[in-house]
Amino acid sequence: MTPASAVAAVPAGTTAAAGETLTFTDVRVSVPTANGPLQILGGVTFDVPAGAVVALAGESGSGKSTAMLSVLRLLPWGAEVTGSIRYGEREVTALTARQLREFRARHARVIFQDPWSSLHPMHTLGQQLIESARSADPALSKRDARRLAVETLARVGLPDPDARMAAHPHQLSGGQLQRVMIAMALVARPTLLLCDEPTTALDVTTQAQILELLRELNRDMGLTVIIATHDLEVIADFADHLVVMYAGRVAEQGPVARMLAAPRHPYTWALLGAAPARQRGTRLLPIEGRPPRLDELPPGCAFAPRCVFAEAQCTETDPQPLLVDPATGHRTACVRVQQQEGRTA
Ligand SMILES: Nc1ncnc2c1ncn2[C@@H]1O[C@H](COP(=O)(O)OP(=O)(O)OP(=O)(O)O)[C@@H](O)[C@H]1O
Repeated sequence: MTPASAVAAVPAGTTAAAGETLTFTDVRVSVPTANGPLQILGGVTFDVPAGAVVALAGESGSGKSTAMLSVLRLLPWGAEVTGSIRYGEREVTALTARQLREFRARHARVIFQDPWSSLHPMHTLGQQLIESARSADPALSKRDARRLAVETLARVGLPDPDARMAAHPHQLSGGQLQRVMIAMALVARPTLLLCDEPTTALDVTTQAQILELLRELNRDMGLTVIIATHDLEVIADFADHLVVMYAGRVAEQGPVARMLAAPRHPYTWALLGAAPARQRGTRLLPIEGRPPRLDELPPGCAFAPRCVFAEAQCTETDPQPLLVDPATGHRTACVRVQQQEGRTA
């Protein structure tokens, strides 16, 4: 498969992006365990077009965080990565320690689910924002970094930003802290923002506000956003592209509108369920059975044991992603779809 052809047009309304395309090609991640290396990502290929919002969805343990955090090489101790992760001209897997530090500080920033664990409780927000800005641009004076921090707090919608610079994290609500986390990322003027379930810890109203903010930043600044999520609303209303993961692989990927209207993979059907009738705040549907243990993957398609359509050949062949719609880059890894299409590549 040619990853470049998976790039679909960035929808109208998205301003020219300052960033670059992020391309995963056959990315595999293994971690050491007492029983030897365990593959937790099994050959992941997808593109994140510059300026797009891409949602990674799947049940717990499907590899969303691993795929996303592999961009920053924030992986479990001893993890081995093969394949390629390119951000524009940069091969992320080959960066030296110094280049990686610079990449993390200036270009690609991450926001986690729990803002409390990402902020230092004893330091003021101002101290932490200034430090974040200067880690990205050491030439920035303290005074300029402070101005940038205040402007950025205002941009993310924190009331009274000047006074908030002296506040400590415990003085803010969860939603306000998540805004601060976004500001911590933005003061570095990154082009890529990685969000690991950024709204899961928040109430529904605050979730919507944070998503709206992220979408605005995406539109106004051309910020490329990858978001790992269990939330159907995030996928339907927020993302441009959807990558559905199962057992450390990509089951299906394509533009959100097409994926919601015409999913081809039975796992996507099951996950999205009655997508047109979805309600605000709904999460992806639970599916009968459980994902397989990664050290006991079944032969053939990993989803076959839970798939209501599985046939004998599904347990014999490990399906590779097939381009089912060249116009949109929609790809599906399913033996039955290969049969319906009359081709495997
Ligand atoms: N150090 C490790 N040793 C063994 N297994 C690991 C290790 N790190 C991650 N895993 C396994 O890798 C799989 C993928 O985990 P990952 O966190 O990427 O999934 P996820 O889709 O983001 O899940 P969640 O939605 O729960 O965050 C999980 O089954 C996890 O148990």
